[in-house]
Amino acid sequence: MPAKIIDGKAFAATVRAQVAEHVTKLKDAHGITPGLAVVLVGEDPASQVYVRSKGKQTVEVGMKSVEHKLDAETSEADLLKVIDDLNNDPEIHGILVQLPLPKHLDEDLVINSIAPEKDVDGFHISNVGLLGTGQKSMVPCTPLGCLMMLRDHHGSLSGLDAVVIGRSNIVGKPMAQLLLGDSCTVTIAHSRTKDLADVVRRADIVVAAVGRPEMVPGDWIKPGATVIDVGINRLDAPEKGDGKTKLVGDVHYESCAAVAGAITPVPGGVGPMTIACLLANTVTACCRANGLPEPEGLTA
Ligand SMILES: NC(=O)C1=CN([C@@H]2O[C@H](COP(=O)(O)OP(=O)(O)OC[C@H]3O[C@@H](n4cnc5c(N)ncnc54)[C@H](OP(=O)(O)O)[C@@H]3O)[C@@H](O)[C@H]2O)C=CC1
Ligand SMILES: Nc1nc(=O)c2c([nH]1)NC[C@@H]1CN(c3ccc(C(=O)N[C@@H](CCC(=O)O)C(=O)O)cc3)C=[N+]21
Repeated sequence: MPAKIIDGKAFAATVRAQVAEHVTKLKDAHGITPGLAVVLVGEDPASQVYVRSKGKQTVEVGMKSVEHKLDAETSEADLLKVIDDLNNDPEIHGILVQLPLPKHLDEDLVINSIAPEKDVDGFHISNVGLLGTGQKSMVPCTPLGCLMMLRDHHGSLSGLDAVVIGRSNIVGKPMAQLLLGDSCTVTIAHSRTKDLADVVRRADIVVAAVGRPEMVPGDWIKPGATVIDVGINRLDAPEKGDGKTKLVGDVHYESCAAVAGAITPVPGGVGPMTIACLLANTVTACCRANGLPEPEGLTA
């Protein structure tokens, strides 16, 4: 039987609808509008597209959207000043600094200068520590979106074997923490893993977050397993015309879909869920800042 396609685009729309409903409540009952600030340093065209679509969706769910575009040569001190102002701005409940930053800026220092309760990316060391110890935190958007789709598909994840390929701080590690939190038996694989194929073949759940186009072939997938493809790789697509490109994930979609029980496509899988979870985290942060009940089902 061919795999069920997990429609991240449709799922993200339902998450955004829940967010919009909660925003309306906050406005009507309390006169509060959640605000999200996105800080972009430099002119990376891919990042600009992503920032634009975040801004548009933020406004669509009724929230305030602020964008700070700083030039690529911005000094660390100037960037920290922008973040400090946002930390102290009562109308801003969520702050996202688009990564990667230009080389002359210390990413850890910059991220850790964001007020943890406004850190809607969940990258601040306080949030990382809270997640690791199972306490209430801001949960990184991409892993949170993956978790929502997995829970929706499986119901309970308890006891399932999960393999996360990739150990980055922004995807692989927090993904593994969330799966562990849902009582999966978790393996984290990376570039030094011996016999990755064998490791992946044991998994009921495979999350690929590698950054290598179509690296995971179908014959690594246990029949019926769930495959979550985090990868976003833009490749040249001369077959579509001169200078055209296409997006592919980190798994080889056709061969994996032939054996998997369920699979997320690229585009239209994890990506849209990431943005929806960013909006969800912003509403959650706003509720926490105001001592109000949080929306249900939008956090881990
Ligand atoms: N859909 C979305 O919303 C998002 C998508 N992404 C995409 O997800 C992918 C991963 O992103 P990110 O985590 O930031 O990437 P990083 O480059 O930070 O991490 C990649 C990880 O993959 C591991 N790796 C590299 N090569 C291999 C290999 N041959 N075999 C096994 N493991 C390998 C690396 O191992 P080691 O640590 O040993 O070097 C590393 O842990 C990218 O395609 C990115 O574009 C990222 C964020 C959000
Ligand atoms: N501080 C920070 N937080 C992030 O969460 C963050 C970041 N920096 N830097 C870059 C990565 C990447 N990322 C994506 C989110 C959505 C899509 C997305 O919506 N993708 C669409 C396709 C979009 C297209 O066509 O280009 C899809 O997969 O369907 C992609 C990539 C978040 N990131």
